[in-house]
Amino acid sequence: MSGVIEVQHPLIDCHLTRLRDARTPSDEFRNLIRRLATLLAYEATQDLVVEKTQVTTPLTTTDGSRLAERIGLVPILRAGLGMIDPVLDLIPSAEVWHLGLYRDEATAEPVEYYSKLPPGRPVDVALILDPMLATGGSVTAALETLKRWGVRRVKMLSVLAAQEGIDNVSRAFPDSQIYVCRIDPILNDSKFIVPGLGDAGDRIFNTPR
Ligand SMILES: O=P(O)(O)OC[C@H]1O[C@H](OP(=O)(O)OP(=O)(O)O)[C@H](O)[C@@H]1O
Ligand SMILES: O=c1cc[nH]c(=O)[nH]1
Ligand SMILES: [Mg+2]
Repeated sequence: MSGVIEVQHPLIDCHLTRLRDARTPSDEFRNLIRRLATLLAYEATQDLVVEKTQVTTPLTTTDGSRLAERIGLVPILRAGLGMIDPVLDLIPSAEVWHLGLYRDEATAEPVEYYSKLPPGRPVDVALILDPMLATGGSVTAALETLKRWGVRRVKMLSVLAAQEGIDNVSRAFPDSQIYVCRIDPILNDSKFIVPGLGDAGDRIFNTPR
């Protein structure tokens, strides 16, 4: 499947409302990000490949399944760190490969400051984790890095996106799969999502500026 999937769920609507609220404190903000990441990951992992196995219960032996592919979680620092644990809870065998990117405040262009992907042996499926997709510059940089590593299937999991950023990523990577909780209509002059939720990294890590 390729394209943009805006995941529909009443719990997403409720959690997103609290997440947007400027009065929501950091500890609750982090919990909301976790819940939304779980709901996104449930949707984004529907097509993971499993193989048959046998399992012995206390009573008998029966058919079962186990993952048949290597899954990599690729959180974009900092804000993506808030999404790792809930997705790892769902996929305990996943590898975690961090990418350090920040947006230059003047240009809104992504600047890479950490990447340690090993040469060769790419994962089969990469899940990029970042709660915010604004201009799309950061995820485009991440997609380019993962393509150079040789990853064939990449899914982006983002809580909130701007339509402009979605359009930019879809143009640069027509085969991209983007799972979002909500697409907001506007980027302001500082390239922040409106209505949005502010700076996700600062709200997760309680670093007001
Ligand atoms: O789509 P874009 O226009 O590239 O914007 C989205 C990026 O901006 C934010 O990171 P930020 O630069 O604030 O870094 P931080 O997570 O360290 O706060 C966010 O977490 C994304 O990585
Ligand atoms: O609105 C925005 C845009 C980029 N990064 C954020 O954290 N928020
Ligand atoms: Mg930030």
